[in-house]
Amino acid sequence: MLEVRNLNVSFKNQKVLQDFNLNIENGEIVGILGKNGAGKTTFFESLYRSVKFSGEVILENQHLKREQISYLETENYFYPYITGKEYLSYFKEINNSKYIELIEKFNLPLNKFVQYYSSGMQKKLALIGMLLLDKPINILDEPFNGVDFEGVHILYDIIGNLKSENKIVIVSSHIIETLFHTCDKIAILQNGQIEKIYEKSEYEQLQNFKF
Ligand SMILES: Nc1ncnc2c1ncn2[C@@H]1O[C@H](COP(=O)(O)OP(=O)(O)OP(=O)(O)O)[C@@H](O)[C@H]1O
Repeated sequence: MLEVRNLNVSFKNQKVLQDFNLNIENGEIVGILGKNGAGKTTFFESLYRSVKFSGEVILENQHLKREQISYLETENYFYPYITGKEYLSYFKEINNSKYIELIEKFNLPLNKFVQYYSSGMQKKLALIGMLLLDKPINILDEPFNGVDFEGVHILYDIIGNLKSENKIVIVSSHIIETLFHTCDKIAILQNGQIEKIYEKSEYEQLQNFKF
């Protein structure tokens, strides 16, 4: 289980997260919903320890380490003169069975230079790299941005697979329907805290949710 206790993050005088608490069970997919600037990315960066915070982040009774996280950021940057295949070879050897399975699923032109990929193809490439890392905590910050209809369904499938592997998945999205499809719970981030957690049976209440 992942336990986030009394997380506080400030930038200069601005308190972005304030006594933020959240528990996530293994094999659980949690959506984080919050307006622009609510602190979603700041929360992810705290888990990843790339911002200064106070509070505790515990995984299986031990402090969470960066090496236990796979983090797909909203924007993905690539060196343009590298092929998809070269990029992925940094994550795992190319004859590994997981590599082959993912390549077949995503059907990307791996011998092309990344600079010729569309933004959706780049997103898929970054996602494959992230999945190859095979970590217990998987953070997906706006994974649906720029991904086509087929890609969205591949993402649903991938997130479902992560769940079946008992991994923790944390997803943020502005497209609330994508969270309904993927998440076991949806946590509302407002005023620097998780103000409410909606279970699947309560999603109907979120249909017309406005901040
Ligand atoms: N490195 C930083 N320095 C100063 N302020 C920051 C920094 N990072 C984030 N902030 C501020 O913290 C607040 C929360 O930002 P954050 O990016 O976490 O929000 P978000 O919920 O991910 O927003 P969005 O939906 O727009 O991506 C914003 O007011 C932002 O300006």
